[in-house]
Amino acid sequence: MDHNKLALPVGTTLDRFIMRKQEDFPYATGELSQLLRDIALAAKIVNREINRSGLIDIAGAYGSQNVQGEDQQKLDVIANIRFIRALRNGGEVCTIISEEDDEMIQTGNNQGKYVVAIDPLDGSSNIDVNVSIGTIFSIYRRVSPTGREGTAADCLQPGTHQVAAGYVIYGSSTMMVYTTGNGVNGFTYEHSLGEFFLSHPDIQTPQTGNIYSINEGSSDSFAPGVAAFVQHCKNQNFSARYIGSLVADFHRNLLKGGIYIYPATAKAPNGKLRLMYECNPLAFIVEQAGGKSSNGLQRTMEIEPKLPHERCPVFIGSKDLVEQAEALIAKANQPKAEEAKEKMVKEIPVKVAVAK
Ligand SMILES: O=P(O)(O)OC[C@H]1O[C@](O)(COP(=O)(O)O)[C@@H](O)[C@@H]1O
Repeated sequence: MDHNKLALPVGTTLDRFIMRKQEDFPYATGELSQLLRDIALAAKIVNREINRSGLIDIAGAYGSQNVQGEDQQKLDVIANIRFIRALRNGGEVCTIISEEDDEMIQTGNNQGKYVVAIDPLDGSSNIDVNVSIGTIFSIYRRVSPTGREGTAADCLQPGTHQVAAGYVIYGSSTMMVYTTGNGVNGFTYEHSLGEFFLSHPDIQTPQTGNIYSINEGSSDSFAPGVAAFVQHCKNQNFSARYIGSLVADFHRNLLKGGIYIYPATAKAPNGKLRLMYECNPLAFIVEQAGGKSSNGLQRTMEIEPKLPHERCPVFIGSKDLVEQAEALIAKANQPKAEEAKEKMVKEIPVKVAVAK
């Protein structure tokens, strides 16, 4: 046990950590730091609501559907309101993309330099059954000049342009894990003091692992490469672990080593997870921790987004495992590529040279 680390947490609150990190950037204005604090504050409020949801009738369905056609839970709506309010009141954010809102949300802070994409409460199917759930956020600097509303171009930037990303897991303990591109750090919430304390400094995910997380209920419609990788995991006696809350499955695999996969399936032809506020932020985290994320063919963070709520397949976690999955997908796609080439060759009109 590294007592120094333990000793540090009492002294190293999230606020102090953010301040210290800001000193690394001489020209920093403090707006990103304040934005991270605003998110942490909203997370504390949402954490309180989640903890007492069974007592104050905020469990269960809200009675409407979000743009994804999913039934909104009351806590989905409450979390959405809490985070949007915190981001709006902070003043640093001009525009928000939220899983719970069809359109981009203009905050009225036209001087705000930042855009946030957020999944206020991830793992909706687990809210009422006391299984870990989470919040996922991604922060970009706007590309349009300040002084007016944020634009689609400000919101639809590739993951490589993120300036910060993170998640909060509401589980056996509540943690906030985030990166600003200089490593990944985790903070555990101390309820009695109302503070997040550094508990997991400089998280590094193992290069490989023996945990695979995928909903095998859809295995009938897995593409051959995905099916081959799942079989490979079984042949290796890997442990299957699937909570059904992305943040919880991702967090476990980040710390222990493993891979989370949500592939294209018959039910979800482009995968289920959303690029802007689920895949990109976790891809930034996992890459900063030494892991990898792709859609099976392309690095997640290099995908050019076209729509705020677009979905994409995701293979994320320990580097070796993601690369093994990509290799099996490429191998499975090989025949098709060959066939395509042969077909192309066949279609090239052959000019027969007529001897004069
Ligand atoms: O039930 P399925 O199809 O396996 O999907 C589970 C996945 O969907 C999600 O619940 C999607 O997130 P939301 O709950 O935010 O819509 C993930 O947390 C989880 O990994």
